[in-house]
Amino acid sequence: MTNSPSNALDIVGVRKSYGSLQALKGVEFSIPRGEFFGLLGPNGAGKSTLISIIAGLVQADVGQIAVLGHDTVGDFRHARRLLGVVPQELVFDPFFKVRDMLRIQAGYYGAGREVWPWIDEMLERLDLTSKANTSMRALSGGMKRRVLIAQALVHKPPVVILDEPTAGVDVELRRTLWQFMSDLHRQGQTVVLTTHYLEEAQEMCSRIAILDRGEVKALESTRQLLRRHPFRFLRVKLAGNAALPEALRELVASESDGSIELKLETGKHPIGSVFDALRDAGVAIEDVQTRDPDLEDIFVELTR
Ligand SMILES: Nc1ncnc2c1ncn2[C@@H]1O[C@H](COP(=O)(O)OP(=O)(O)OP(=O)(O)O)[C@@H](O)[C@H]1O
Repeated sequence: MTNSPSNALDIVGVRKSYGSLQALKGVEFSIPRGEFFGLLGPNGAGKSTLISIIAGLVQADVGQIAVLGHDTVGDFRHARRLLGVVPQELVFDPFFKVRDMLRIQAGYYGAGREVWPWIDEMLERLDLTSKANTSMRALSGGMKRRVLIAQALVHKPPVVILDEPTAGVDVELRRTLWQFMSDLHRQGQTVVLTTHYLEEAQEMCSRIAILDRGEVKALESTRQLLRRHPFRFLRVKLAGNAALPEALRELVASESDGSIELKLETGKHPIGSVFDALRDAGVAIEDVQTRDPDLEDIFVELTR
């Protein structure tokens, strides 16, 4: 395996089965240093399994992973120190107070008082300063999630992996977390994000891997991914709720609130041909809108 220290992560031929279920079927990709990377996929795609293997919590059956050139098995301690992983599940000791717990966690990485100002800075940025002396069990779910983020970052790791950090959090907290993640990225950290909010991935990530049933289905820049499928959408509202002419029915992508969205393949279905078909059928148009495909459209196309 060629480990490149210029890559934050090198994942080579990783396979993992649970009994007869192949959770990862030979996953392979690299993430250059400094990237904001999105790891997307439907439920059960294998994202958390891959993250657990990167973090050294689960062993791969086959394959290798390196963090900044350090093998996660052969050089586990070094690789682990370079990584901050925010898990999906909220696991913590309920009796510790927030700030104490973060200081103890830093100790596990061999860090001492020198990171205390950083801990206080994170508490401030994650809006937790007023909870610094509260015990974990007395926090709400959203607050616990924020502490978990701080906990993964106490040792200032250059590579940060966040497994669905915004799942089930309210809009305001989601914004705080977006800002926090962008700041980390701006400061040079490599950020790997898994999320089911595709607008979030589209907004934040410069490159994306789409995993589906243990295989990488796409791996490219967000911009390329969005341009990948040459189609557009045309939403039409027909006067008097008229029926769509037969010839256009195969183009229907969705229907809601009395309007119909058609999916038009570039070159094959020019917008003008839709208007012609409607006019020929004597159907008048009340309203019309077009839109480019977003990440959700591409995702559905790739993983359906
Ligand atoms: N410890 C385990 N034992 C048995 N099967 C497992 C175990 N962990 C994961 N799996 C299975 O492996 C597959 C991949 O699961 P994984 O949690 O990695 O997916 P995911 O992409 O993270 O999904 P989600 O988006 O729902 O979190 C699933 O079919 C899951 O049921």
